[in-house]
Amino acid sequence: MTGAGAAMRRVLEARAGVAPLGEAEVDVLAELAERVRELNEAVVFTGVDVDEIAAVRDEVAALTARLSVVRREHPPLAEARIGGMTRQLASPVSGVVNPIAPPVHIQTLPDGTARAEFQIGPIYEGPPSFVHGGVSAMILDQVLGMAASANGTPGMTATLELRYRRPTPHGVPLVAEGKVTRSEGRRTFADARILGPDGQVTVEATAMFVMPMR
Ligand SMILES: CCCCCCCCCC(=O)SCCNC(=O)CCNC(=O)[C@H](O)C(C)(C)COP(=O)(O)OP(=O)(O)OC[C@H]1O[C@@H](n2cnc3c(N)ncnc32)[C@H](O)[C@@H]1OP(=O)(O)O
Repeated sequence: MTGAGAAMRRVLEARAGVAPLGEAEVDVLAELAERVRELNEAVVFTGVDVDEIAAVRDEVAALTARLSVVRREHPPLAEARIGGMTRQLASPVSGVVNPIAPPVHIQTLPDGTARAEFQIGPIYEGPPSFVHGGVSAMILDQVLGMAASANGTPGMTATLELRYRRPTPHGVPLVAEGKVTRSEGRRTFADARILGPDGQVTVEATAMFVMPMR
């Protein structure tokens, strides 16, 4: 036993008294996060000269200082609910207010499938023109976790097995989908996959989630 359940409960209790973000605040933070995603890509791809890079560096540092004048103790984790599921605003995969999230918007369908239509930008590249395998794993872990939650049997990822069948291209429409296959006590098993624009499977994943005991 790892005490993961107790540790998470302590954090959730600490966050319980924190006022949720209003929708207007979520919307403007999501727009800011989108501008920062554009900035991330501009940083990677810029061809401006050294003096201009240094000037932008200083402007970005000034903007960071402005935002940091008031700082929350915890990321906004679960402020709104969609279809009975917690909306993870700051998730590194699907969080609209997290600039490092692609973001991948995952929906759960009535049959329990977790599904996302998304694109991955070039800053997530691994092999030339293809998505980094760790990024695909991160997306599939989240899709699998959402499927486990939608099944009413959430848990922490205990195992995650990946089979990279074909390279996953970036900058094109992709689909990720996953579903629970069975649940035994505290353990839930689920399968997921990423499909390329031609409908062919690029990555398959199988995971086991365990609800922590304590
Ligand atoms: C709407 C919200 C959507 C959220 C989506 C989120 C997706 C992202 C999810 C994550 O990224 S979670 C972060 C990555 N995972 C971790 O950090 C987990 C770290 N590991 C742990 O905290 C613990 O090992 C774990 C909670 C998984 C299990 O600890 P426990 O002490 O609760 O379980 P225990 O050791 O009592 O084992 C329970 C059962 O599971 C089995 N088991 C546990 N871990 C296993 C493992 N790794 N492999 C195989 N079997 C395992 C274990 O044998 C046992 O089987 P039996 O009931 O048959 O005896």
